[in-house]
Amino acid sequence: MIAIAVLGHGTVGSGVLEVFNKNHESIIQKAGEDMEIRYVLDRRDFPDVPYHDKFVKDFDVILNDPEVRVVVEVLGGLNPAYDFVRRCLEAGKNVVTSNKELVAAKGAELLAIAREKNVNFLFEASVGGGIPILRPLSQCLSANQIVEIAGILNGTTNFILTKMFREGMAFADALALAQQLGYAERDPSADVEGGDACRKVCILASLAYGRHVNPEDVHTEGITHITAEDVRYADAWGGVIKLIGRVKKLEDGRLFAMVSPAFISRESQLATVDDVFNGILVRGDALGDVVFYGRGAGKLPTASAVVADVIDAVKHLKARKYIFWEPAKDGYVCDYLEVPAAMFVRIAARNRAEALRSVHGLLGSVTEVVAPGVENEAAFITPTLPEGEIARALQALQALDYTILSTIRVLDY
Ligand SMILES: NC(=O)C1=CN([C@@H]2O[C@H](COP(=O)(O)OP(=O)(O)OC[C@H]3O[C@@H](n4cnc5c(N)ncnc54)[C@H](OP(=O)(O)O)[C@@H]3O)[C@@H](O)[C@H]2O)C=CC1
Ligand SMILES: N[C@@H](CC=O)C(=O)O
Repeated sequence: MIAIAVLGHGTVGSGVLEVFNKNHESIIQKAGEDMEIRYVLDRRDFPDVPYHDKFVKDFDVILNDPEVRVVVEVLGGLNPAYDFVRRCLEAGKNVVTSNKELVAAKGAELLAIAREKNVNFLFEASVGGGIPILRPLSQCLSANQIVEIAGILNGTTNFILTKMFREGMAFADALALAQQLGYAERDPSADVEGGDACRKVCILASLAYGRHVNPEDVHTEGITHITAEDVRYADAWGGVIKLIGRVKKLEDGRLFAMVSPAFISRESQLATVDDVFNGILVRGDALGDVVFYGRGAGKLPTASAVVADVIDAVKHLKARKYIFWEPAKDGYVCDYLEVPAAMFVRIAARNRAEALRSVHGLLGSVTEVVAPGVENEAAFITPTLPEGEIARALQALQALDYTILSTIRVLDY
């Protein structure tokens, strides 16, 4: 009998218990071993659940039980999750986690401990919720050089954008609904300011290219400044606005990585990814493009990925699954200002023709975008130029007394 402990009984933890109990027969059949969830650690009591007798408050009870071979960490946050996970791995226990903050910050170190102790450290649910993405990336696509990864990686912001711009819901109401549905992080600014998608980009980049990428090195913008006018312009241009996380290997071996809102053409495979769904495009040199699509957050979808990792860990108790990446290195992620981009720009302007003449003088030939009913401003898409050049031209425009109302990247996926 393999004993399992679950740290955290919130949205994901309670989902893990639900899926494990509901599908117990088929789960043990697939794992090839009998398994039980012996402990659930949480600071609260849950007297009404049928497994109320499994709750403990003292982590050492779990750490000191030699029959606990797999520990599921679904507490969230860095502390005490990092301390608990490190001590479990050092004690020779396998660990499964959905905690992207932990993996993005400490992945290289925890994978090194797992390798040294010959145990599994698995984190499929940390990217894309219930979507299988990390296992396909490290196994099914392993014959490819990964050219690029780009996608909608945060369910909460995609849900908010969909509710706001399809149903006219206010930002705060859409966020409150996402929180109620269990999609948002404990601190939802991580969702709306792009930090959660950034952590996922870091995990994808680390796994795809074999070296740890720190969130601090990835330029990150969220969705809080996106307005209804921006969406009207996107619509007039022929597209939608999505929060896109991306990473690409450059010819000189460095990486380019970024999280930002972007105009995406209606023809793009990512344009129709709505609500809590995520869509992740992986471009391999042999395969070409493959897109992974599904529910990116929520109790049962996330639990589905966590429990699958538990099964995988139990199947690989003797021969651990080989996942590893090198520690981070200074200068590995390039400055985003070096990289070419096309930018949608709105400026306040009473005289549109005059404003566009100034813009042409600074940026060359731009494409004007007109949104029906939006007045006293000019909007255009810049040519594809290094972002630093665009930024300097926009500064020069401000020096001519034009106010920049918004800048949104235009991407072609
Ligand atoms: N929700 C989702 O859709 C997804 C979440 N994730 C990740 O999974 C992890 C868990 O998320 P989620 O389930 O939503 O979070 P919740 O906040 O719903 O659950 C966390 C649970 O752990 C408890 N807890 C936290 N710290 C401690 C502690 N030190 N000691 C004892 N109990 C503790 C919390 O108690 P209390 O509430 O009293 O603080 C809560 O019951 C996070 O890393 C999240 O980013 C990943 C993919 C999807
Ligand atoms: N808050 C996250 C949860 C899943 O990772 C999201 O909304 O995507």
